[in-house]
Amino acid sequence: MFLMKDITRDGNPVLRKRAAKVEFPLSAEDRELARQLMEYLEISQDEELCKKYGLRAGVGLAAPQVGVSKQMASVLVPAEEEGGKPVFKDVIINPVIVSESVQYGALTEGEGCLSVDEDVPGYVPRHDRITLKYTDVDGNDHTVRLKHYPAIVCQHEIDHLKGILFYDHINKDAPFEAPEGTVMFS
Ligand SMILES: O=CN(O)C[C@@H](CC1CCCC1)C(=O)N1NCCC[C@H]1C(=O)Nc1ccccn1
Ligand code: NI
Repeated sequence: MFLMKDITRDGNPVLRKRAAKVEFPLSAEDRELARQLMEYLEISQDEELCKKYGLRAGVGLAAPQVGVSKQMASVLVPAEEEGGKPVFKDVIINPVIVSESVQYGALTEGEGCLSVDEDVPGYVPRHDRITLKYTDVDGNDHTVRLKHYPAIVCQHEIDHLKGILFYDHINKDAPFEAPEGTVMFS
């Protein structure tokens, strides 16, 4: 399983590369990578296990963050209510955003990243709604429409596959200004 020591930190060039497309059918190695990327999120979102392994809880983890420059990321957006079905859970492979709202969305508390140890304050404007196409580990194609938080999470992960980090989007001159009409939410 992945531990914090396995997570690449800002400054590692792998975080600034464009990741390579993943070939199907998945190699055993890529299947194991997908499993471990999701396993990290599941363990990190279990309070006891998170503490036991000294993890930072996460809702997404992209392959470049474990040093693998491949277009693969796990996303696990937990249910709003305890014990409910996750809002979105899958390993997205070769993801493409095929359409996006003109309207922006941003988290009121800004964003962080498991690969960025220091806080970087400021709004991270993203598209509030997206249509995402991706392939899952079994080779099935999916087209999903996401909005608000799950859309933010997937855009954060897809950025990692393009060598983009969240703070690249923060307005240096006015970090807490967001474009007109941005939907703010936490
Ligand atoms: O690329 C992927 N990453 O860098 C992990 C990031 C991804 C999210 C950041 C903003 C949108 C996607 C992540 O999850 N975090 N960022 C750093 C510390 C907090 C943590 C987080 O938001 N945790 C969380 C939230 C709700 C429920 C459970 N855990
Ligand atoms: Ni990140």
